[in-house]
Amino acid sequence: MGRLVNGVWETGPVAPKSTDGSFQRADSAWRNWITPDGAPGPTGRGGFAAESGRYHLYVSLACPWAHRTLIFRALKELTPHISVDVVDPLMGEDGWTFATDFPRTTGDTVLGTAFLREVYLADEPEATTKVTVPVLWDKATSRIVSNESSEIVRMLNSAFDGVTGNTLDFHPEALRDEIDRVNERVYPGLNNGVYRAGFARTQAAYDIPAREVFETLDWMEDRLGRSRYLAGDRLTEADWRAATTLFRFDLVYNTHFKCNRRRIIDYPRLWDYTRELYQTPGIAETVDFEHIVNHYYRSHPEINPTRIIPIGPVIDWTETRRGGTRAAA
Ligand SMILES: N[C@@H](CCC(=O)N[C@@H](CS)C(=O)NCC(=O)O)C(=O)O
Repeated sequence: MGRLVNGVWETGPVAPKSTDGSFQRADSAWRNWITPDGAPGPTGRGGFAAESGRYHLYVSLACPWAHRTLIFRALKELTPHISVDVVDPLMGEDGWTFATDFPRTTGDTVLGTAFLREVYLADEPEATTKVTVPVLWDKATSRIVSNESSEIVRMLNSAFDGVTGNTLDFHPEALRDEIDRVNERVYPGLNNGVYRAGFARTQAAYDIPAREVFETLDWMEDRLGRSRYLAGDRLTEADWRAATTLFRFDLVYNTHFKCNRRRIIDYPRLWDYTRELYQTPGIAETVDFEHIVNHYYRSHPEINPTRIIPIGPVIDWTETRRGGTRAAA
């Protein structure tokens, strides 16, 4: 827990302090885009052409934002083209580290650093920033391309199609407005809503997001009664952005973040849908419940001072979705 200030690591609480006790997420600072030919994207500078073997993702298997990027890497068959390093699930005084004693951790195989902050410093020695995952790293220029997951998934969705030949499109032109509308509801109400509830420091700061989390889940349950997926009859980015929070909900957010009005398994359609997302080929391999529970319950002493990992609910991820076969993107 901490941040870089002018290149120096300062420790502090995981949730930034605010005067009203509410949790406020910092904006991501690296916003360049990989494009097919290296032309600049919607933000940042150009020079990041899609090439096999050039880019690297630093992720935590616990983190729902980093998880999005792993999902798109799998769906878009980018595994042979974009390498990945996995940090240790415990985020303590040093922030994310490359300790390798936990299963599936890798160390930093590109730069050989011990702490993720050193990756940020390799790009910008005087950086003032939070040190977050995911980080999309360019091995050719030794620069960070992006640390904003919502933009990284858009790059992975299309920039490498010429490299992989995989043209599945999870952000199709015809559905963009609808996808954006769903994202605008699901991001604040669910993805970030659980954090706003969990990291609230006053009852009032908790009450509002906690209610919004369940209003959003109710809204999703209702929507899934009318269309198979959140933005219509095909799987889109909107579903995958929701998925990473849904996968973690009953194990962690329900208890650790006090989002306990209902569980996902209590919502018939949402639970059916969540299992379908989980069972989509390539996805289960990106979900690591050991990293998830170890990270959350052990990294937030303000919320769980004993660091005890609760026994957890029994969840059967294997039953197939009622109502038909899976639709391709
Ligand atoms: N906007 C970022 C948020 C990423 C983020 O907050 N990641 C968390 C892990 S789940 C993190 O690395 N936190 C480190 C910290 O708060 O110091 C994104 O979506 O990429």
